[in-house]
Amino acid sequence: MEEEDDCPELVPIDSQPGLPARQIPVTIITGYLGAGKTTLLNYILTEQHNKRIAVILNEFGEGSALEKSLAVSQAGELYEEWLELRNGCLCCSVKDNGLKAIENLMEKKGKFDYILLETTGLADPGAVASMFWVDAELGSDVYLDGIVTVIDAKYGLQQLKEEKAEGLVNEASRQVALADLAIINKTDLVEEEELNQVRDTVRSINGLVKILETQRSRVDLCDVLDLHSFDCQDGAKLTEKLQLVTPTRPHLDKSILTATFEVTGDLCEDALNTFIQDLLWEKKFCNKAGEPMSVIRLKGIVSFAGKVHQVMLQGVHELYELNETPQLWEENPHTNRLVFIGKNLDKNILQEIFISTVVMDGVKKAGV
Ligand SMILES: Nc1nc2c(ncn2[C@@H]2O[C@H](COP(=O)(O)OP(=O)(O)OP(=O)(O)O)[C@@H](O)[C@H]2O)c(=O)[nH]1
Ligand SMILES: [Zn+2]
Repeated sequence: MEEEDDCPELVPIDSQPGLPARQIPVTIITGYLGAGKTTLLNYILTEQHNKRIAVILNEFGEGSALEKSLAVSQAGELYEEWLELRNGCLCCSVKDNGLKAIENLMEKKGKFDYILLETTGLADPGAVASMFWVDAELGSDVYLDGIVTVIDAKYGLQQLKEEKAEGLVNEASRQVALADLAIINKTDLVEEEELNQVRDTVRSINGLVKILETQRSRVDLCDVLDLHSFDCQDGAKLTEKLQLVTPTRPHLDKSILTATFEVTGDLCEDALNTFIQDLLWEKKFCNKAGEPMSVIRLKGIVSFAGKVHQVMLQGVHELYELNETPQLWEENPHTNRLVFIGKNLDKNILQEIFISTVVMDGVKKAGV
C-alpha cells in the first residue's frame, strides 16, 4: 500500500472521450561514454517545461554514481519504479533493454507525455531506433521523435577517429551518422581551434544533423524535444531541410560521409523498393575502388507516378519506410531528393543507377 502511494496519480492525458489515444514521442539520447548524456537528462528534467517526462536510463545498475543519485536522491530506494521528480517529471529506471522498459511504461499510459531514452555509451542507436518500426504494437503507442547524440568536445575527435578493424565503423561515428541533433558538450574544456575541428568532423560525417555547442549539456529544450525527425506530417519542412544538405568530404579515407542528389521525374514504386533493398540489404552497389557502399541513414522525398502527394523515405540501417505525406507536389517537374549517410558512398554511381533503374521514362534529367 505504501508503494501505491509512492506512485503519483496524475491526470491522464487522453481523458477526452472519443478521441483516439495519442502516441507518445520518444527521444533517444546517445553519446560516447562520459560525454554528458546523464547531465543532459538531469538538465531536461529540472528545466521548466510543462511536459511530464518519463526517463529510461539504460543499464541503470551499472550506471555512474550520478545516475544513481538522480533516482535515489529523488525517491529513496525505489528501483524500476515510478519516481516523481521536480516539475512533476516521472522517472523510470531500468536495467532491461529499452523495449521492455517502454512496454512497462505504456502500462502507465496517461501519466507522462514524453519519453527520453538514454542508451549506453557504446550502443548503436540504430538498433534502438529500429524497434519502433519493427514492433507494431509498440509503434501504435509511441513514435520516434528524434535521435540526439552528445559529443565530448575534448575527447570527441579522438573517439570519432578511432580506427576499428576492417569494415567496422566506430561507435562514435555511427552515433553521429544517425543523429538528428548533435550536442558538442564540455566546450569549457577546449580552445576555439579544437572546437572547430570537432564541429567540422561532425559535419563531415552527417550533412543533415543540427549541431549545438554546450556546457553542462545546457540546451534549449525546444531544440531537443519534438523534433519530428521521422514523421511525415510536415513534408514541406523535410523538403526544405533536404535542400540545405551539402555533400560532405570524409575526414579519413574510410569514414562515413553524406551523399545527396536530386533527380527530376516520377519514380516507379517497385523499382525504388528494389533500389533501396539492393543498397541496404544486398549491398550490391560498390564505389570505384570496388568496396560495397554501406548506408546507415537514408532520408528522402520522392515522387511516385500517379501520386499527387509527396512520399517520404526514411531508413535506419536495414530498415526503411516509404510514407505518403500530406504535402502535394506543386513544383513541376517533380524533384526527388535523396540523402545517404554511410561508408564507401559514391554519389555519382548511386545517382546513375537511380536514374537508369528507378526514374520512369520522360524527363530523366539529373539536377545538382
Ligand atoms: N568540464 C565539464 N564537465 C562536464 C560537462 N558536462 C558534463 N560534465 C561532466 O562529465 C562527466 C560525465 O557526464 P555524464 O553526464 O555522466 O556523462 P554520460 O554520457 O551520461 O556518461 P556515461 O553514462 O557513463 O556514458 C560528469 O562528471 C559531468 O559532471 C561540461 O560541459 N564541462
Ligand atoms: Zn549516463
